[in-house]
Formats: sequence, structure tokens, C-alpha cells
Amino acid sequence: LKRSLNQAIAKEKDLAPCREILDQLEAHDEAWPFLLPVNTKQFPTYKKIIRSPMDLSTIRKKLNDGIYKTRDDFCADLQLMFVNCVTFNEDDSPVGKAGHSMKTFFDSRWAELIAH
Ligand SMILES: Cn1cc(C(=O)NCCN2CCCC2)ccc1=O
Repeated sequence: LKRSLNQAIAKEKDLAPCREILDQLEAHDEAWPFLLPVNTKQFPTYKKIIRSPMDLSTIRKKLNDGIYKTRDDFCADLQLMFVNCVTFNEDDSPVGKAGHSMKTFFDSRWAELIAH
């Protein structure tokens, strides 16, 4: 489907808030568990338990490569990352706590950017 220039501009506008929120997530004090893919040598059971791994560096690459067509595609990968974290980690573990904190932060920023 050929996009008009206006549609291309609209698409760019739609994803601009995604870049902004991703910048803030990467800079967050509790981002350390999510900056890179989980090391499956360090956690050999991870690949068995988590079928679709996701992390902030992968989301950044997908955003840069134009993989996300809408902001909801972007949001779905963030939610996948948080669900993976809850699945693999105890709530009161360091990673589990960081995941809950990051999700709370993401959900509030997303509401601000999208809901205005
Ligand atoms: C999302 N997630 C992350 C981890 C984890 O430990 N990531 C940090 C690994 N180290 C941080 C500095 C060097 C490497 C474990 C389970 C999990 O679900």
C-alpha cells in the first residue's frame, strides 16, 4: 500500500511518544534487568519457561528498524516484557520488584502521553 507523504508524517507522529517513553525507561534506576536480553547461559531454564523473550534493547532496535506500525504494537512488546518478568520471577525478588516498579512507571507515562 503506497503511503502518501501526509500518512508517512502521521505515522512518524504516532511513534514519536514511543521514542520519548523508551528513553525514560532505559534511564530508569530499575531498568537494569531489562536493558539486554536475559542471559540464557546464566538462566538455563529461561528459554523453556519464556517462549517470547523481550527486552528494551530489542524494542529499541524494532522501533529504529520501523517494525512497529502503530504505537499499540510498541506497547504490546513492553507488556510482553513485563508479563515475562512476572512469570519468571518471584514478586519479592530484586528482579520481580524492579519489574513491578518499571511497569507502574511505564503505565503512568503511557497514559500521560496517549490519554493526554
Ligand atoms: C528480566 N530478567 C532479568 C534478569 C537479570 O538478572 N538481568 C540482569 C543481569 N545482569 C545485570 C547486570 C549484568 C547482568 C533475570 C531474570 C529476568 O527475568
